[in-house]
Amino acid sequence: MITRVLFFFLANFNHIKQKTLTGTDRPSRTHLGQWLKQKNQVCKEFSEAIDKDFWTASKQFWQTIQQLRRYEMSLKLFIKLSRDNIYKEKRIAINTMDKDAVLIHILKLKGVSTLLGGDLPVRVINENKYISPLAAEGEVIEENLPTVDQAIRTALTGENKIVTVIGPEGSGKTTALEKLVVDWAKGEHLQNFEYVFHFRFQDLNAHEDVLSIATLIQRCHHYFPPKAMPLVVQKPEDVLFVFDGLNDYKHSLDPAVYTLCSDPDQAVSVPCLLASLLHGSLLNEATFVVATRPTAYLKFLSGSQVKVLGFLKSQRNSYVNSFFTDAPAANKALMHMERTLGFYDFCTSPRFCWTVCSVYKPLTDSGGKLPETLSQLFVDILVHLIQMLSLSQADSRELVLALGRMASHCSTGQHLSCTKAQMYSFGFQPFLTSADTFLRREGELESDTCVFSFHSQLMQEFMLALSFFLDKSIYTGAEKMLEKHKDSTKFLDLFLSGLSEPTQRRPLENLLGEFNCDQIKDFKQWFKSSSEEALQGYNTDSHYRCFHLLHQAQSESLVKEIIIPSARIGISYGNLSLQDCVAWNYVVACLGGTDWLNLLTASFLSTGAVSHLASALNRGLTRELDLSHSHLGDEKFKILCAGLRDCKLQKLHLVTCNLTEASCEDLVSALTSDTSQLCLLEMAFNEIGDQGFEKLCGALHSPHCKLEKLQLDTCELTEASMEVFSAALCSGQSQLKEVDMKRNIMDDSGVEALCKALQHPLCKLQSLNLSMCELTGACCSHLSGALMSEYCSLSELDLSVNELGQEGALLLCQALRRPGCILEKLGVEMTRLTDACLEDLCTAVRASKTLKRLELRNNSLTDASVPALVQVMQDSHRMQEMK
Ligand SMILES: Nc1ncnc2c1ncn2[C@@H]1O[C@H](COP(=O)(O)OP(=O)(O)OP(=O)(O)O)[C@@H](O)[C@H]1O
Repeated sequence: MITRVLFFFLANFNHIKQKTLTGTDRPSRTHLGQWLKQKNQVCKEFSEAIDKDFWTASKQFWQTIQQLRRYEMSLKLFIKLSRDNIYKEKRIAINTMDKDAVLIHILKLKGVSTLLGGDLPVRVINENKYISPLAAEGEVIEENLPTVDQAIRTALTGENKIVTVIGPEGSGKTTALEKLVVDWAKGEHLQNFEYVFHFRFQDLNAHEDVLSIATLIQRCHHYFPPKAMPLVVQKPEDVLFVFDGLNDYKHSLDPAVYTLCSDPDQAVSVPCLLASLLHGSLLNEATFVVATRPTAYLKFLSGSQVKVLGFLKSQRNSYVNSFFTDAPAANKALMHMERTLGFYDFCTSPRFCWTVCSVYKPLTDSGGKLPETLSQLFVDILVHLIQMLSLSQADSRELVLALGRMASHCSTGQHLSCTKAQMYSFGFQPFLTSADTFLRREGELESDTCVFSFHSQLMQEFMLALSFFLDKSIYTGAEKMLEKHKDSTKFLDLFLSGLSEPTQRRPLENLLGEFNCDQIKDFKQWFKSSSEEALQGYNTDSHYRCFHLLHQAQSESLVKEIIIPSARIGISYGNLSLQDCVAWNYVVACLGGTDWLNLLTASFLSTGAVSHLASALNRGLTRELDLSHSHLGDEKFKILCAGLRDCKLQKLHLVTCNLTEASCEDLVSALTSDTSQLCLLEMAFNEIGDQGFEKLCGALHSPHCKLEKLQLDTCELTEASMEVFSAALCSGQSQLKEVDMKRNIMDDSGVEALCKALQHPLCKLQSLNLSMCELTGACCSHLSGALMSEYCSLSELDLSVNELGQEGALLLCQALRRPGCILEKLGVEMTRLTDACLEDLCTAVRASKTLKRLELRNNSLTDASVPALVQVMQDSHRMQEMK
């Protein structure tokens, strides 16, 4: 015992010695030498006493201890004096703040890391786990976003004296602000400021007395020497105030509420001090960084704003990789997270990423199954938290119900936090000491002013959903509950749907006891009737919501029960967000595919949405896909093609999809895959050009390519690619029957090349549209030759809006008269025909054995030609239409 006590003191001595040698509190070498000598003497005396006899030793021991204590105290005093000297020296020498002290102050561990609350910002910074979230200034631009740190620093170099950092819960504001101060204290950034003071609005709420700015600074930054205060006041332009958590502030920021002060020595209330600082009456030249969630206070803050976007995919990538030390495990976790959750906005929250990784880690280590949906994730989280408390089943259920009442209170009254008294009224009293496991706490647990809130809106909604199934007395029915919380919840119905399925709720039932079966039945009835109504209608948002609920439930049988044949699914599913795509993909996969998928009105499909679409096509039975006007672009089209290579698609509409030559290669690989069934391809209004088209022609040589109809309206084609096209048509493999090439600058030479194919025995082309292709009468001799060929299978030809003229018309008439010509439909609208060609035209129509439709509008034919044309129509039993 005696020896243990002695060791304790010796250890303490060593600790002090260590501090004096390495810390900032460094005494002089002489003093340290004296102290060591005295310590050795004490130890010697002590061991001698022990050697004599125990009782003397005991007496000697106490003397020794007293001596040791005296030395210790004197040493501590010395350290304090020497520290004050250092401050003084520093002040005199460089007139600046002690940055080491700032570092110690900011990096002091406050609070604990929890699964829902996140890893402590200090730990994130200390352990080099900081990954800078992205930010946006003004409008969000997708590329080259600055990091939050860069954005704040840039904003601080401008004229603005206030930079407001705005971001949702858990987006990394606190961590970014602490990093800002740490970087400054380490001398890395913002060295134009001599003084940086970090405050939390939450702490500022607690000051109820009147005080001057100097006293406030001193109170919150004990290390700041009072004598340096005049410098802060004299040169406010050297001062940066960092205020965190404006949304936690309990007072007004409205300048009209206060008599703003300008005298730094004047003692006023803290709210008045803060309003005076932020409205520029006090320390007018000082600079401020204020962080907040979106709040009504923002209207009182001038200056520039930095919007925290959080972690986008690449930051999540880095985060997960730094969380998991093992690269394959990190990769697995990341892929899973992106597939199952990456499409939700809240994944940009670093706090959410921490929670997800903390759930994934033990599961990946133990080879467990990772949660597939948001509901499953929250079931896993809650199971983990409850297990940590080792409560009985009854107590666990009580705890969850208390949290459910709290969630209901916060949601209905839009309360952000609850007082201790309120928590008691929810039945939380027995679980108060476990509050930190589930909730965010402000204030000491023992204090009556302590308040509690949920770490995230998601957890709040999950608890609300869970309590619905546990206690029938809380809500009479799902519909009423959803109605009651409709303005304050986003995921409530999703969680209800997830929890209503037996496999998903089982882990919770094992801990909390069975869910109330009446409540489950009630929810299912509501889901069935509301989705039946939604799916009969045309409101696509209601369709998507229904798919989301089905996705959360993860039950194939439920999908088949809800999506009955009369459901109008597939109606113009445009503007699909990534989430919608995932849910839709799930439903399609469960149904085994639908016959057609129309995304006609889609104006924007994100990359992720396209990859989900590709995988849906790949696994499904969809026969027709319309992505027209989706401005897809080559990059996303490449992703889509992965799904096109092995699918049942027969018709693909890609009008105005911003595709270029680059997409044609991918398209070729889809068209030539041995399972390809694509027979219609619409590519109108894409700048694929000759080079792209030549690549596409390569597919026509493949025996796997089933293409029969090709639409190339306005695709920037010229005569340059027509030889290659012609060769493809004659290859014997091409199944092409209809080609629309209108509005391409083909010229007569292009038609000449095409005509070689038209008279080839292996060419199967039956319909050709060459309107608006800048043709003249010169191409008609080739066309006429082709039409008269015994191998020509063309039955429809549109040459409208070309300068064919008299000469061209006569050549075409020659062909029509020949018995071998099988043309049924001829379009020569606006081709400069005159009355002079009337006689030949009428003869040709009469002689033709096949012609049924003739388009003559907008030519220079006068009234004089009308009787002859009417007569032709009357004489011919084949002619069906002449315009
Ligand atoms: N840059 C970062 N790098 C790594 N982890 C981070 C980062 N930022 C935040 N985190 C993690 O997310 C948690 C929450 O972050 P933080 O408290 O900074 O968010 P916040 O925006 O201030 O949230 P709130 O609005 O709820 O106060 C941190 O505790 C930490 O675990």
